[in-house]
Amino acid sequence: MTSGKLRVVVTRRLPEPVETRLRELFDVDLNLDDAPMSREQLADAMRRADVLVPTVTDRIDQRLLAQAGPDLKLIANYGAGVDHIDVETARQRGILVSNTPGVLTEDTADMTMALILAVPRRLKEGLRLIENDEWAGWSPTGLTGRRITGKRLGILGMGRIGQAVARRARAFGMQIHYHNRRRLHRSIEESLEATWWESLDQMLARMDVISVNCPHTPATYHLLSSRRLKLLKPTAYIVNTSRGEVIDEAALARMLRAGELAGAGLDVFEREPEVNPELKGLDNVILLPHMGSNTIEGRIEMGEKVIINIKTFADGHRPPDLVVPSML
Ligand SMILES: O=CC(=O)O
Repeated sequence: MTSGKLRVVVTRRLPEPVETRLRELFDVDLNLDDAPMSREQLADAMRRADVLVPTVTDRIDQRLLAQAGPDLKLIANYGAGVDHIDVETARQRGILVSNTPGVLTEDTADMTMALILAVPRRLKEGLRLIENDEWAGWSPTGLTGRRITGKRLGILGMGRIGQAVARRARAFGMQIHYHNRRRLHRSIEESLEATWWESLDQMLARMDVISVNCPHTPATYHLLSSRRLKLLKPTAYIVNTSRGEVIDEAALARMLRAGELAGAGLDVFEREPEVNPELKGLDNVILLPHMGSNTIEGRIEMGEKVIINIKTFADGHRPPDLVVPSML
């Protein structure tokens, strides 16, 4: 670490108040173009920085980490998910990794709920009807959707966001089911009136809506494989606001095209910003550009979290949001 202020390299534009505060506190290099950095630019940033602030669009893998300079001591990710960072290699090299949990829980859960409502109630087709001046007036049989109240919601991954989705879905009268490696504490389960399924396969076969809310890790890659997707009822809907990699996207697209599922609401994809063309053009599929946590309030709070982590580290203490707490 050089003497004086920490040198912080930020890979993308952040909300203005966040950039201003970063400038006040640190010797900061901002990416004023806002284009994702090339591999070369990222490698250069890693060589120069004491602290790197990347986002989900930067793949910080083993090869890149091998090029880190001796000063790089903290990767303070702007975002909750860290599947784009090789955390284990960073740990071996003595580089801390922090993220921004908590502040995007409610916004992401809102977006999840929006999709749980929008797909079964056919909002995409309704919007288009009016935009295209094709609406002939109210009809007893046109654009009939499916009721949400009373239906079974299966939440895959019952962490902060999964639980926030459960609270919302309860208010809409849904029955809450979940699969998680670890069962929730009984009191939380009771307050959510949630049913735990040890077997994901068994849960999938019984749900009306599936919501993916687990992180992407080696253990959850293609957790919803082609085989598991086939366990779903043909009347089931699937919503994903977590990471595209959790679902076998090609298998999902095939099933949606074949009418083997009722519909899907996807905010995340396996190869962003590429979206499998087979998913496009379907009336019962709503596709969003990874905007689950995208509120200005959330974006600023994410920035505040990044700043707190860097500042705490600069003061010689343990950053509060270390991804691997044992790192220090
Ligand atoms: O997807 C966004 C995040 O992980 O924060």
